[in-house]
Amino acid sequence: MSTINNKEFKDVKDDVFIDKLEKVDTFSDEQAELDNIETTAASKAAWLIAMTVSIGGFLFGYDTGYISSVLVTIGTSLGHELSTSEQELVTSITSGGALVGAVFAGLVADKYGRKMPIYAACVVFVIGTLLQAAAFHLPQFAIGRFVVGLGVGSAACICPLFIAEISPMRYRGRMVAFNNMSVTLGQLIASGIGAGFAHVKGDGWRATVAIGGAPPIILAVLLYFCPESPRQLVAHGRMELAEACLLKIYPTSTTQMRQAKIRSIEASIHEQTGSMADESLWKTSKRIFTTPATARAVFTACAIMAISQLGGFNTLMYYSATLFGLVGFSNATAVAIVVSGTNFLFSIVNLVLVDRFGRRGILKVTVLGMAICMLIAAVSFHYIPINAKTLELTSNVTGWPAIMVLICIICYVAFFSSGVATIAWIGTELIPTEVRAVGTMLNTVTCWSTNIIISSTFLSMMKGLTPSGAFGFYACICSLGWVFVMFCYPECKGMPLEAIREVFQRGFGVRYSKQWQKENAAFAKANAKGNVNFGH
Ligand SMILES: O[C@H]1[C@H](O)[C@@H](O)[C@H](O)[C@@H](O)[C@@H]1O
Repeated sequence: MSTINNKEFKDVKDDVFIDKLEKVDTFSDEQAELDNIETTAASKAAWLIAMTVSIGGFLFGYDTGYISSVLVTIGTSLGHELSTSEQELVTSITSGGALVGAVFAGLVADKYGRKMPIYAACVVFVIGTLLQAAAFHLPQFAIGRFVVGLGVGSAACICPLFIAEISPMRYRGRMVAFNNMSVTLGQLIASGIGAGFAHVKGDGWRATVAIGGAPPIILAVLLYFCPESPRQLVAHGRMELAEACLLKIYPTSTTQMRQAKIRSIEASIHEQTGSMADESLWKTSKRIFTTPATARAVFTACAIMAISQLGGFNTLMYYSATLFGLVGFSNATAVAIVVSGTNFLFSIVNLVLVDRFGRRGILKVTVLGMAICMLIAAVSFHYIPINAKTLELTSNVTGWPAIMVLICIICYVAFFSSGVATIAWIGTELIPTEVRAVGTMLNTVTCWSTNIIISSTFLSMMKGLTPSGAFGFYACICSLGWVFVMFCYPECKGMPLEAIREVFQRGFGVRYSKQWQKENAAFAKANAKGNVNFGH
């Protein structure tokens, strides 16, 4: 494979940026040299590490996925029938725990490395699972849900970040997408197992919960054999280990290439900070908000995350059975599995396409698709005879509008899952190394806080604004999201992590990234063709 074609951008006509561009040309040429390693074959080990870490993603999906079915089957196991507000409590307390878990993970990941918060997540997953499965009272069950949430947040924050850091750049999108596919697989399996136990009265739900205790043990054992992120090792001055790790990921690379990569990582860290490992949280946070380019990068990642959550997907995930019951489908739980099934299938579509068509290219089509689907669903709801105050059908004749709502929801989920669902997590690649852990923490905090807003307001919005109003609202959010993508989201497929910082040095870098992609088209094409290579 050829090396990066780094032709200078002399033909760029924009006078305003010409000065800065010249500086970047120099950087890019050096960068190309330093990143020669990326042109060598990547190893099976890189995929094995990504797959191991993705068990964390699976747990995120499983533990957020089984609650809806457990709520239906739990009956009086906790001493009494759960009231609506108690049900809301045990559902949303996990998102609250996830918020706390993400903050903890983001805070310790620079000092203690990426593996430590994953180990911590494994421990809390097991404790939380045991607390829930053995609960005979509401408080113990709720605490178990919260504790499991700590693990969900930690895994949601660190797994994509760790994977992005160990992946060769040509596979980065796909590897992070693999993690998100594991989330959706966890949700699908949870709803499948939950539906299986739906007719088992009594304590069947305990089995659904307890099954979630096995994967964290497997993850902890396998993680022991994975190296720490090379970027983290360099930041802590452990160069020999960093080189050994790079050799594992790029087995055909030369010593020179590995040394160059280490220099590139080092330069990227030291360009901004003295030593990332010793920097205080306050300094890191200040750096994010006072360095305009870094602030833009973190803002872009968080904005896409907010769009992914505020666009309304999880209302379908958590309330689809209620919703399908409302529009008149008799077997609503079975129809609801269609949502998690579609979500899983299209997360695979994203995995296949994300490094080929790029993040921006995919977002442009799919976020628009989401907006259109929500709009048509909003109009269709208008023709369904629903009493908005009680959220009940006023007549049994629903006909085509109900079918239309179902079709729109399936298409919406397909657009969501093949686009923004995964790309929101790939957003970690936009954040520069020296603030990546804290930046990714902010991204994950954005995820869970917007998640709580959406999941706790859905039913009241349906009542207050009518179903048409609620879905119209999501259509507006998706439309705004699309405008944001068009003007602010740069294309970073195939760029070395250390080079992405250059993008945000010129506004949101949309034009610059387009130019970069054009100039490096041959290289990018070779990358896209570099299909999963298990041969080394
Ligand atoms: O299905 C999940 C969804 O429940 C999460 O909120 C989202 O962050 C994930 O990307 C998606 O795969």
